[in-house]
Parts: sequence; structure tokens; C-alpha cells
Amino acid sequence: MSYSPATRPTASPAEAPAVEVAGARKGFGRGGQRVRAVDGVDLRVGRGEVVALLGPNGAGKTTLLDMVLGFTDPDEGTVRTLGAAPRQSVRAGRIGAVLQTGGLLDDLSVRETVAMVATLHRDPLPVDEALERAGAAGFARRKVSRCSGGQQQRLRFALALLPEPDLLVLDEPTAGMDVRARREFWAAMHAEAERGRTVVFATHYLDEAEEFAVRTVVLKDGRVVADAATAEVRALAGTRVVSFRWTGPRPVVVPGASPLDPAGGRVRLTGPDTDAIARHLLATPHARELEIAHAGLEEAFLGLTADRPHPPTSRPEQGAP
Ligand SMILES: Nc1ncnc2c1ncn2[C@@H]1O[C@H](COP(=O)(O)OP(=O)(O)OP(=O)(O)O)[C@@H](O)[C@H]1O
Repeated sequence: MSYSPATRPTASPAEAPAVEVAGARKGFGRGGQRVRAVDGVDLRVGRGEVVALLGPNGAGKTTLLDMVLGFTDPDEGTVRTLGAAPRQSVRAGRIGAVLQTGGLLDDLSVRETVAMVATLHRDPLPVDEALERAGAAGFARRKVSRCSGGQQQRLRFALALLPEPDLLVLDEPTAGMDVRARREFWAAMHAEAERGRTVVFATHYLDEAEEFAVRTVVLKDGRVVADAATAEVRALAGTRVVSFRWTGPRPVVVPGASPLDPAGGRVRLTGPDTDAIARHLLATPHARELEIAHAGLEEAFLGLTADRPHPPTSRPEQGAP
């Protein structure tokens, strides 16, 4: 299931992966208040890949991307981009970023903003081309303060394109956009990916990952809990879990079922055919209060990935003798 090994030897800069993160950890705060924002991440993104970082609030997506962009260094481990230290790649104009906030001056127009930032680059795209490619040409004369959130994101996208970067990094780029703006944004991004750029973006939404990314890396509590083709992640997201209270002898053995961590004192099983698992359980006198529900993404992976260490075949109810 693991999609790409992070441990491959580093290639020469010209052919080095776009992103190489090895054993990265980053924490904030001290003592009992310490948060492990990124907790041992290995990630390798090849040139030309389009990868979604999917995870809930606080999963560590922004912290990981901040390290990729050289805004912050890992406490442990290494991060390299395009065969160099992240700050070096950013300085060389090889990485473009679309972040959620900051960096825009309200009183300038969209076009003036792009023109001003273009002067900071050695060999930038023509201003009008950057506006066009980012889908921002239609409101180029509008003041930044009068732009919607989605328009400001497209302006940030135009700025990110100016140095013609090899790697585009986007942190929840469509947050706050309506459906139409979202679609237009991703259409513009598709065109950039087709030019061979590597794209890594963070999102809360599996739908967004599915629409755009071939590969999805799922983060939870600072760790990679899944790294797979997005279609595979989608299939797993449809996984169901059978949960029940067990009054019989242990272990609970059900053909075709994999165990999951117990929750709320209940045994939880999953498998390709949860109806068959439920039928089997209902035929015994020992399964009580049986329910079938959707698994969360992480839970689905824990239950179904073959190359992860599995918990034992059944878990006792919490607090059971
Ligand atoms: N500068 C900081 N100081 C203290 N804690 C931080 C800091 N930055 C992040 N954290 C904490 O680290 C954890 C990971 O945060 P991060 O912003 O990387 O997650 P995220 O997946 O990007 O979340 P979101 O989707 O809400 O943006 C969270 O618990 C967050 O509160």
C-alpha cells in the first residue's frame, strides 16, 4: 500500500525528487503543553507528481508544508526540495506557494500587485501571462481590498507562477471559495500540472483530493496514516465497520473480518463484506447491540492495509475481565 519509498538514495540535483522528507519531527511548546505537530514523517514526491495532503484540523499539514517551503526547520530529520535545502530552492525561484493568508496589499490592484512582485524575480513570466494562467485576468484592475477570498487566492496563484517554479505548494488553496470558483481554480491548476510541474497541496476534503490528485497522503496527529493512489483512498473511505458488544468466549473469530481498535467498550470489525460479517454475528447468541457504520479514513486504512502491523484478531471490550 505504501506508495513511494522515502528512503531511496538521493539522486543528483537535476533528477532529485521534488520533495524528500525523512524522519521529520517538529513540536511546539514545552513540557506537558508540547504539541507534536509533525511526528516522524517520511515523504517522497517525484517530479511531475500531483499529491494531496489530506487531514483534519491540526493534522500537521501546514507545519509539514512550512518545512517544505523553508519557513521552519524540522527539530529532527531532513527536508530537501529539488535536490537542495528548501530555502535555497525558494530563493532560486524553483518553488511557488499559495498560502491561506497574508502577503497582499489592499490598496494595490491585482495587476499592480503582480507587476510589483515580478520586479523581485530575475526572469519572471510576463505579468499578463501570469494573470491569464491563474484565471485572474478578468479582475486584474480590481483593488485587492475589493476582491473576494477566491479572487485573492487566484492572485496568490498568479504570484506563485511568476518565477515559473518547478514545484507548486498550496495550503488549502480553495478554502472559502464557492463551487464555481473552486472548479475554475482547479482547472487552472490542472493546466500547470500538465506543463510538468509538481504540485503538492493540503486539503480537508477527500473530494478535492479526488478531483485533482493522483496520489493522496493522509495525515493524522502529525503522522502519515496512509499514502496511496487517490482512487484507493476513496474506495477505503466507503469502508464500513460492524460494532457490537460481545458476551461469548474470546477471541472473537469471524471469517473475512479484520479487527479495529475498540471504541466505547465495543468490538469493531471491518472487511470487504460487512453484511456477511453482520449475518455471521447475528447467527451467534453472543453479539449484542450490533451496528454497521462508515469507518473514518484512518480506521479504514488501519483495518485493511496489508503491510501495516495489525492488531490481534480480536480486541476485548474495554474494561472486560
Ligand atoms: N506556531 C505554533 N505554535 C504552537 N502550536 C502550533 C503552531 N503551529 C501549529 N501548531 C499546532 O500543531 C498542530 C498541527 O498544526 P497544523 O497547522 O500544522 O495542522 P493542519 O493540518 O495544517 O491544520 P489546519 O487544517 O487546521 O490548518 C496543531 O495542534 C497546532 O495547534
